[in-house]
Amino acid sequence: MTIQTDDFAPPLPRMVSAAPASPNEEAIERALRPKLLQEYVGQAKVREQLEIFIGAARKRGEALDHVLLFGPPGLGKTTLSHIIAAELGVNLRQTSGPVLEKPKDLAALLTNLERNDVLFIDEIHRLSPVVEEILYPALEDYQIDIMIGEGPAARSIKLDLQPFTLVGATTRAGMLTNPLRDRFGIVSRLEFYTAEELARIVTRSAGLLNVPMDAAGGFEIARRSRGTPRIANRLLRRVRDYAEVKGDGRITEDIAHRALAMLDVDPQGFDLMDRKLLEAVIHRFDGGPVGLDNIAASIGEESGTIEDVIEPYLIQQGYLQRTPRGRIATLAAYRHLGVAPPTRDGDLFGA
Ligand SMILES: Nc1ncnc2c1ncn2[C@@H]1O[C@H](COP(=O)(O)OP(=O)(O)OP(=O)(O)O)[C@@H](O)[C@H]1O
Ligand SMILES: [Mg+2]
Repeated sequence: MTIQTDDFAPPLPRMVSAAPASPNEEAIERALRPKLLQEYVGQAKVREQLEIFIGAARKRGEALDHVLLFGPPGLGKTTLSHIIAAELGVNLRQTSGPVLEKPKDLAALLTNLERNDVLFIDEIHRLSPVVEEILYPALEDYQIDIMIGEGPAARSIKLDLQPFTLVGATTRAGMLTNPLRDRFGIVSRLEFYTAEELARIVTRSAGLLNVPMDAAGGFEIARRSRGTPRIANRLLRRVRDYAEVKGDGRITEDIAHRALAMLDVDPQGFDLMDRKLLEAVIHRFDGGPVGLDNIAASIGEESGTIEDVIEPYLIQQGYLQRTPRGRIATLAAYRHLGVAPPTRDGDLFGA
């Protein structure tokens, strides 16, 4: 076999970072993306809702209501937007908040939409205010106002658009302006996946990639994937490399275990940044409560990244608590790091 140089590139800083690592990885992701709702694993509630709303829109021959998808990176927002278009049987036009610099960029996209098409705007929280302004009447009345000419001769004309569906994706629903958020009829929050769901995803991906893998091997990868399909698929590929070099190519529990240990992915799926954060809260801030900005300064990471990427999983798993006074490390966090929790009277874990 040939070993591509990037296959054994240093896995750090974030082997389990939830963002796509390279254009190469994005291409692989596209190949692994489920195409229909039926193949989309997990997110039962979101799937059920969409099934009904899409079915109804199709039956009436109308555009689906605008959809906002939010949740941490790698949970399947882009995947779902493609599925929505496919299930509706319409075209998907794709863009993102930071790419749309001027109102005319968005106007050009909108006026090119065909009846009931899907317009997918990724990172919709990063739309500039002037572009967002154009979007409001488009979403509400399928109309846009454009300015023609300049100075005193400038006038605005209204253009009619085809009915369409906006699918917006964001990791930061809190950063959307209220008027924008209010214009979405369907708001879906994606949740972290269970190990069982991730095991199904890994098994499906192994099949597509022709990687021999037994159930226990798949489960071992799933369990350590931080609740995130993107990470599960990435770890699968790294474990495959390990199996080909150190074993007979088959992914077993033992191979997965050894490969993931080598990659520094711990049994909870936490990586260096997760551990760094927990260590900072425990050792430098006495377990908290500590404010986000202090944590950020302490571990050298942006507070936005902590809030959107690192913290949600730690909170969901019960290692960190968010309180009005700041973040607090839980007993589980102390245990995980092998540190004795404080026992003073009146303390969080006292008595
Ligand atoms: N429910 C799912 N079932 C199977 N595979 C999934 C599912 N969700 C995501 N995936 C896989 O995980 C990868 C990442 O998903 P996707 O790109 O849709 O995440 P995202 O939420 O858009 O992330 P980002 O916030 O970084 O844009 C996809 O390539 C896809 O193969
Ligand atoms: Mg995406």
